[in-house]
Amino acid sequence: MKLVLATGNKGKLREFKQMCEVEITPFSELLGEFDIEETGKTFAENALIKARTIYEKLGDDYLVISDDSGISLPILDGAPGIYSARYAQEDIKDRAVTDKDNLYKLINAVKAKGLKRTPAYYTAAIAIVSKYGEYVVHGWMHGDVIDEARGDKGFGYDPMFIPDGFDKTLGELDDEIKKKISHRGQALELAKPIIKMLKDK
Ligand SMILES: O=c1[nH]c(=O)c2ncn([C@@H]3O[C@H](COP(=O)(O)OP(=O)(O)OP(=O)(O)O)[C@@H](O)[C@H]3O)c2[nH]1
Ligand SMILES: [Mg+2]
Repeated sequence: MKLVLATGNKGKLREFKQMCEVEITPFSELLGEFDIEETGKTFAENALIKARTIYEKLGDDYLVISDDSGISLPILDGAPGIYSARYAQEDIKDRAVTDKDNLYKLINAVKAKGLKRTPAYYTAAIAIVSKYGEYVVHGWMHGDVIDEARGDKGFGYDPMFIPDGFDKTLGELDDEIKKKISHRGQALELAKPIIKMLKDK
């Protein structure tokens, strides 16, 4: 069974390719690019929606995995959470929101609370859908966010996120470090044995 990743996010694709030992194809190579509406109320629901949509189009010969993820700040009652990719969209009417729009909106939200640094965590839900059934696993990464962007590695909110145990942002730290500690890396460690079991069936 061919392994397909149901994401349109280039940063996620790069990280999955770095972390997976088996070949992984983005869905756009097989089906072209299109948006999948994320109507779920949780990371798990949205991950399943994305993986099921692609699996239903490709059929039984494929094993489809997806990632729904985001950053949450306790000081903002868990926002932006599942809305991380769409956080600044309500302020921008005439074009699609970018990672930078979202990053600076969150920096401004931290500043508006009068804070320079505050706890935050990333969540990733990875869904696996195949003819043998559906699975969802989760991973988390805890740390702090700061009131400025530092470094240009990673993607999204990484330039403002300092993982626990480090004194630099994920924008400044090596990809190798993010791979070991990230929400996506943790979830993928749980997903890998399931993927292997399904591929060998
Ligand atoms: O700095 C970051 N480092 C990360 O490691 C990370 N993981 C998630 N995020 C943020 O959360 C949204 C996910 O939303 P999301 O799961 O719907 O993905 P997406 O819409 O970008 O792509 P798709 O997979 O849905 O096609 C992303 O856009 C990012 O803003 C991250 N930001
Ligand atoms: Mg999305």
